[in-house]
Amino acid sequence: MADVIDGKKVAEEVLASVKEEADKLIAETGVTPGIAVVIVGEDPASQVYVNSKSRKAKECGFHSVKHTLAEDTSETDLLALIGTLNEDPAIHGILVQLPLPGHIDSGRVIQTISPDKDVDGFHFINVGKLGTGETSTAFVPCTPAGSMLLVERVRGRDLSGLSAVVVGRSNIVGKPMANLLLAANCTVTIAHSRTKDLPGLCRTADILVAAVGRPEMVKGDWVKPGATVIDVGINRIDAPERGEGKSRLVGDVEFAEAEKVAGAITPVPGGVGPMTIAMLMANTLVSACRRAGKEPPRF
Ligand SMILES: NC(=O)C1=CN([C@@H]2O[C@H](COP(=O)(O)OP(=O)(O)OC[C@H]3O[C@@H](n4cnc5c(N)ncnc54)[C@H](OP(=O)(O)O)[C@@H]3O)[C@@H](O)[C@H]2O)C=CC1
Ligand SMILES: Nc1nc(=O)c2c([nH]1)NC[C@@H]1CN(c3ccc(C(=O)N[C@@H](CCC(=O)O)C(=O)O)cc3)C=[N+]21
Repeated sequence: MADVIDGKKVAEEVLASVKEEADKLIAETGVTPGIAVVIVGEDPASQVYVNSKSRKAKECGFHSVKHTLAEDTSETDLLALIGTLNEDPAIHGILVQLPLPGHIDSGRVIQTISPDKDVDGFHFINVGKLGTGETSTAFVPCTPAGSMLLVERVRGRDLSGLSAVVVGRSNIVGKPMANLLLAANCTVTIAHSRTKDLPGLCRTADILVAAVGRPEMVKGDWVKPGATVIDVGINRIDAPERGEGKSRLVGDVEFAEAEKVAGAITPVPGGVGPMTIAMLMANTLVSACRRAGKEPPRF
């Protein structure tokens, strides 16, 4: 049976260290890390994540502001708000919750965020820095950064020669994850919806990352014995066994079967999800340190 990687616990450790470093920064420089979270519309699932981000920010001792804009807010108004936050010296991190409503060009919104405050790591400058290995001045996207910390807990920091398969090629998860694994000396393959023989490819992976958005698509017999399995997927499915109208969260990996084969595996919930929020706080702290001219800690 695999070790189940406790992402919630690792996330709490990261948050404790963020808080400690934030206290130091405040005491030494008077700079309080500040984060602004912007959400457009009232999608309940998104509200849950955004509230959880605001709560964790306060627990870390950050200055935290939340802007909830109406579903029909114009792109111009959203861009103007980002402009104001870019100029606000009390704000070191800006996160615009995705997805945005269809009438707003999310690419344009992301590229309007100042790269120095882009704690999601989605701006071209930060994407380019990650791609060229400038990780000491980049912001690395939170979900891949958190996933890497979990991989390192199991395998150590140097992953030389291990074969890694990332299923999914989004700009938010799959591509940056592949870049981080490559930087850690893995031999990386990125799979997607046009990949041939996905089960066979997955069976070659010492490190298997599933970021697909399809409930339990990666089957237990796709997992190489002893592999480290990182399940990024968050899928809400109906759970009539829990009662009428109830739902539950599952990942992109068939956990019950994969657990029998893997060396280590992340659960859903309680795996990558909590790490994402912890890394958002870590990135915001790093941003505040840079602004204060202080060497940021490494997580
Ligand atoms: N834990 C966390 O903090 C976070 C979790 N997530 C979750 O991670 C998952 C992925 O998110 P995201 O990357 O944004 O999703 P996207 O929908 O942007 O990307 C999904 C990727 O999976 C690929 N894919 C889809 N179907 C198949 C298939 N049948 N076989 C192989 N590949 C397939 C797509 O391929 P193609 O490019 O060919 O279409 C695409 O590259 C979702 O469940 C999301 O909720 C996301 C962000 C944070
Ligand atoms: N600009 C932007 N940045 C993001 O990082 C971003 C985003 N937009 N849009 C949505 C996705 C999704 N995402 C999650 C964060 C935490 C959990 C999380 O904490 N999940 C808990 C469960 C929470 C629950 O019970 O619903 C867990 O897995 O244990 C999940 C998903 C960040 N995202």
